Amino acid sequence: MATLEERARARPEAFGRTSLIVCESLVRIYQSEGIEVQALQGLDLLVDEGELIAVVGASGSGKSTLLSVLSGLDVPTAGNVRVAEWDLMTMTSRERVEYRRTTVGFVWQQTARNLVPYLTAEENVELPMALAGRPRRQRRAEAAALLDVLGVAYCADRRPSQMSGGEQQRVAIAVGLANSPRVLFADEPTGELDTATSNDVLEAMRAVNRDLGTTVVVVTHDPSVRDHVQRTVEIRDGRTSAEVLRHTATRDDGTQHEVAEEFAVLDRAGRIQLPQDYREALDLVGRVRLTLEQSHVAVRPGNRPGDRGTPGADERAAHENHARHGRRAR
Ligand SMILES: Nc1ncnc2c1ncn2[C@@H]1O[C@H](COP(=O)(O)OP(=O)(O)OP(=O)(O)O)[C@@H](O)[C@H]1O
Repeated sequence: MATLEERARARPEAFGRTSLIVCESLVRIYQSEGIEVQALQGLDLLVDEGELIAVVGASGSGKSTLLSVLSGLDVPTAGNVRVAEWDLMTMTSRERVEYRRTTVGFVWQQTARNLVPYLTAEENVELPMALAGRPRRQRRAEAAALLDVLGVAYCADRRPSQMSGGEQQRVAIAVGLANSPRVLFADEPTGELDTATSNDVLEAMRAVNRDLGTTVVVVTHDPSVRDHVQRTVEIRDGRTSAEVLRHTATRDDGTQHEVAEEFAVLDRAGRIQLPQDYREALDLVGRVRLTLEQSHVAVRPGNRPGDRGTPGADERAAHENHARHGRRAR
């Protein structure tokens, strides 16, 4: 009995209990003309309240599928997914509407999907507020305040066709924030913009996160977004495979600089994805040798007959490869 109690006490806390967004072992399988496509293959992701993160990945890696799930438009085949108090696996269609109206806001890549063309910027921001039944005077004041935070107050009376792409996206962010959501999801928000304008839009997201405290998740194939966020999560083959964390460090002389550290993600089942360039550099295919060292786990080629994985030689090869390719350690 005492042992059972001890075990119960020692049980780890529920996965992501304190996080705002929890994706646990998410699987999404599509059937297309008799062929099964596994868009999400056991994806784990935790996002805390107040974070600003980017989810990046190549085309087909599963980003849009993840966003459809998180936005309540699609239900995964298996796994658990929660945003704030909403369990997205078991939600009714009525709750889904409520969730989309109150808890999350969206910015899409296509500006036409974000803004009604015949309404002014201010009217566009007021529209979701009106749908939520908020009084007219309050709508006016809040729409004006949001356009101000996004730096586009001067566009209040303009229609989308009278604004630049960057201005339209900043107004779109204001629309996404109209009903004070807990999370703002942005799907390729800079996809149709040039680099300088993209930077303005991403900085606007940063301002929203900093000044309004809204949690922001930007989904994109553009790796340069990582320069604008604290955490970048990389999706590969339907799973989170790597993360880049940025923070400010102080040099010996007291000056500050930005540091970006890259980590591989170990999922809940203990799986890790080795980057393709690492696999190619050491010809790691099929079976590999894993050894537990005092401070690390070593992975060595193990598929060659008679190869007993001599650590010294392999480590030297790895160092030489690093030196040759100038890669960062993960
Ligand atoms: N409705 C669907 N029916 C069948 N297969 C689908 C469907 N939606 C997505 N897929 C497949 O699932 C995989 C993941 O697609 P997804 O759109 O999530 O990737 P993505 O990372 O967003 O790509 P992109 O950046 O090109 O939009 C792909 O192989 C895609 O072909």
